[in-house]
Amino acid sequence: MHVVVNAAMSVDGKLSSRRREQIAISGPDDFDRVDQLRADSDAVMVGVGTILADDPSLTVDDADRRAARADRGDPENPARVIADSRIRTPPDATVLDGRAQTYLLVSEAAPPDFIEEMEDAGAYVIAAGQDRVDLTTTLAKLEGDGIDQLMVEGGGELIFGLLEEALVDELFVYIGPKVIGGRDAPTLADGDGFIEDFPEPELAGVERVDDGVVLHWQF
Ligand SMILES: NC(=O)C1=CN([C@@H]2O[C@H](COP(=O)(O)OP(=O)(O)OC[C@H]3O[C@@H](n4cnc5c(N)ncnc54)[C@H](OP(=O)(O)O)[C@@H]3O)[C@@H](O)[C@H]2O)C=CC1
Ligand SMILES: Nc1nc(O)c(N)c(N[C@@H]2O[C@H](COP(=O)(O)O)[C@@H](O)[C@H]2O)n1
Repeated sequence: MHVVVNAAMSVDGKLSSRRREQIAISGPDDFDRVDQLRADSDAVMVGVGTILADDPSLTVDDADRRAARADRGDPENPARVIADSRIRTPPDATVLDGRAQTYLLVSEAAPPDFIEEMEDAGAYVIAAGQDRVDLTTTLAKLEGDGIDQLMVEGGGELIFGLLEEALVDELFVYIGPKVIGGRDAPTLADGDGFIEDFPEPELAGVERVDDGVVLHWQF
C-alpha cells in the first residue's frame, strides 16, 4: 500500500484553532489539488477527531473527476476510512451517507452494540488493537481488500500515529497565509511526539499555490 498524507497548515504549523473547528486554510487552487489527490486514491482516511470536528464528506467534488473514475471501472468516489477505536462516529455522520464505501477501523474495546449500529448504517468494520486501533494491521487488511493508494487528510493525532509506525510514504503540506497560534491548537503531528529517531523525509518539491506554498516530502 502507498500512503499519501495531505494537510493544510497555518504559517505557524496549526491545522485549526484551539476550538478545533474547521478553518479554510487552503485557497481554491489548493482545494482543487486536494480534489485531484482524492480522485487518484482508492480511499481517503481521517481520524474520528476530524469526523467530530468537521463532519467531512471526503468525496470527490468535481463531476468530471468522478466520471473519469467510473470510466476506468472504479467507484465514483474513493472509499472512506475512519480510525475510531471505541466508535465515537455519530450514526448520522456524513461519511455514512452511502455515497462511498466506508470502513470503520476500531479496537477490541469497541462496544459490540455500537459495531452493530455502524454496520446497520452501512459501514464495514475492521477491528485490531487492544485499546487503540492497530494501524499496521488494519491498513494491511485494507490492502487485502484492494486499497493500494491511501490518502490521509488528518488530523494531527492520526498523522502522528501513522508516522510513529513508519506507514507514511509521501506528505503534501500546504502552508497558507494565516497565523493561528495557541498551545492547544492541533498541529501537523500531535500525539506524544518523537524524542529520538526523528523521521527525516526528503524534500521532493516546492510549489507556489494560491497565496501559499505546497511542500512535498518523501519518506
Ligand atoms: N487543516 C487541515 O488540513 C486539517 C485540519 N483538521 C483539523 O484537525 C482537528 C482534528 O484533529 P485531531 O483532534 O488530531 O483528530 P484526528 O482526526 O487525528 O483523530 C484523532 C483520533 O483518532 C483516533 N485514533 C484511533 N486510532 C488511532 C491511532 N492509532 N493513532 C492516532 N489516532 C487514532 C483517536 O481517537 P480514539 O482513541 O477514540 O480512537 C484519536 O483521538 C480538527 O480541528 C480539524 O478541523 C483535520 C484534518 C485536516
Ligand atoms: N486541504 C485542506 N485545506 C484546508 O484548509 C482544510 N481545512 C482541510 N481540511 C480537511 O478537509 C476535510 C473536509 O472535507 P470535505 O470537503 O467535507 O469533504 C476536513 O475534514 C479535513 O480533513 N483540508
